[in-house]
Formats: sequence, C-alpha cells, structure tokens
Amino acid sequence: MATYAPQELATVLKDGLLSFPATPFAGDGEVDEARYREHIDWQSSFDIGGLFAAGGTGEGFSLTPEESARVVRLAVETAAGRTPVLGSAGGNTAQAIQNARAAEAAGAEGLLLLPPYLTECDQDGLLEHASAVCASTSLGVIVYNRGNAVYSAQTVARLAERHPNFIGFKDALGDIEQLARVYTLNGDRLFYLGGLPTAETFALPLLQLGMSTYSSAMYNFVPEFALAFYRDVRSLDHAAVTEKLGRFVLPYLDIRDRTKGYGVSIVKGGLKAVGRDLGSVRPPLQDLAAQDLADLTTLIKSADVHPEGDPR
Ligand SMILES: O=C([O-])C(=O)C[C@H](O)[C@@H](O)C(=O)[O-]
Repeated sequence: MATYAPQELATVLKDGLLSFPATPFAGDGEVDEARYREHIDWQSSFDIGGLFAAGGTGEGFSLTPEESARVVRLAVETAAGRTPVLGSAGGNTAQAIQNARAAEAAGAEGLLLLPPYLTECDQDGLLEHASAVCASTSLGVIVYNRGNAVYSAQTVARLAERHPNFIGFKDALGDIEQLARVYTLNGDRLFYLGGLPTAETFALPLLQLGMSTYSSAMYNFVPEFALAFYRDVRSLDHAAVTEKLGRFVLPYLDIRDRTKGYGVSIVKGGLKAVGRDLGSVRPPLQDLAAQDLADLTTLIKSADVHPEGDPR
C-alpha cells in the first residue's frame, strides 16, 4: 500500500533528483535478484528523490510483465521506505493496466506510463489510453512524453481534469515550443521532469521551462557526482554546471553516441567500471565493446567522478 497520496508524492519528487536503477541479469539472462537487492540498497543510501524500477534504464521494455512486477517488488522491499519506489506501465492498454495493478500490489508509490508501442495514434486515442491506466490505479501517474506518446498541452489538461492521480509530465523530446505550451497551460497542477538521454546535458536550460528535476541514468554508477550536479542546477550555478559538463558529461556522450542503444548499455558499462558489475544488457541492446568500456573506465578515473572512499 502506497504511503504517499498522489499529490504528496508529486511534492516529494519535484524537489529531488530521480533515477532509474539498472536491472541486473545473470549469465543465463535471468533477473539476478541478489545483485538487484544489493544495487537498490546502495542506490537508496543517498539523498535521492525517488527510484523508478523497471523503467527505460532498467530495461523495462525487455522484461515480461511478471519480471517487471518482481523487480518492482524487490525494489520496494529493499528501499524499505528510504526513498519512494515507482513502477512502470507500458505496451497496449490492457498490459499497461496489468503493470499498474501489479506495481500497486507490489507496494510502489507511483507509476511511469511508457508509450504504447508500434502504432501511431492521435490525441483522442492517447488520452483514452492514458485515462484507462489512471483509472485503473490509485497510484500517482506520470506520463512519459516520447515515441508515439507525444501529449499536446490540451491532452495533458484534459487528463489532469479527469484524474486527480495524474501528477507528472516527463519529457524525452526536448521540443521547447511543446514544453512551453504544456507548462503554460498546466502550471503547478503537475510537476515536470526532464528525461532526455543523459538528462544532465539539458537540466539547466529545462529548469527555465518548469522542469524542476530530471531522471539521472548516470546516478546508477556515479551517484555522488550526479547529486552534486543536481545541486548545482538547482542553485543556478552556471559555472559549476559548465565545469561538470566539460569534465565528464560531454566526453561521456562521445562514448555513448558510438552505437545506438548505448544510452542504457553505457550505464551497465559504468557499473562494471566502478566494480559494481550488473551483468549484460538483454537484446536488442548490446554491451559496450571492449574499447568503449576501456575508454569509459579511463574517463571515470581521469574526471575523478568515482570517490576513492567507495570500497569497490
Ligand atoms: O526511462 C529512463 O530510464 C530514463 O528516463 C532515462 C534516463 O534516466 C535519462 O533521463 C538519462 O539517460 O539520464
């Protein structure tokens, strides 16, 4: 049972850094429960605003509905109230509802609604899809603006009017005009989070468009650096943000952009580099090639983003 009412959850999430824990797979490709518990335990030991289990970086798109539910339950049990854990819902409407109910039963505090895949859809159809998921749960729901789920400002407003438990808008498109429209029409009724790949890159400019927080995939392996970056963003310290972009984030993007799908693979690469190996990614993603992993390991060391105090 969730401990936060939807609007209370929004208040907690909007002023903290958010992250998406990677899901470990064992040698046989199965979810590695012991290593996941260990990872969530470490990730929950910092001052993080919330963790989204089985999301994009958690390869939720490669998990069966049963695995997704199990991963969310493990995350809830392991975080043990130290930070809110949210689940994700994706695919067709019936499956997304199944994910939502399973996440709620697993004790998640909220839900990220991923886009429905493959087909195109118009605003009325998208509204009905998101509306059905919001109606299926008492959890706070955040929609993910990406892929075939691009929500107009009016669709967001209609969804907000219908469902008090619709609390947040996560963006992975970076269309400034759309974001200006969504924020201008919906204002404080929702909270807004940046979710572009390697969200640090865009965090400071998007703050001006109402995005008070973002999801940091790199928090998975360099949590201290990711939290320091977030503090710099929130205190509008342009010089500190620029220094961190130059020292680590932009060279990291150079490695990430070498192969499609590396946005997730590089997180598992980073975990290997800091001695917290969570295994391989599942197809259709590919692990970092040996040279890319070596370059990432060198970068993490030279940028000094992994504290020496970490026993790994
Ligand atoms: O669904 C997800 O894992 C994401 O939102 C992706 C990341 O957290 C993204 O914002 C990033 O790469 O920093």
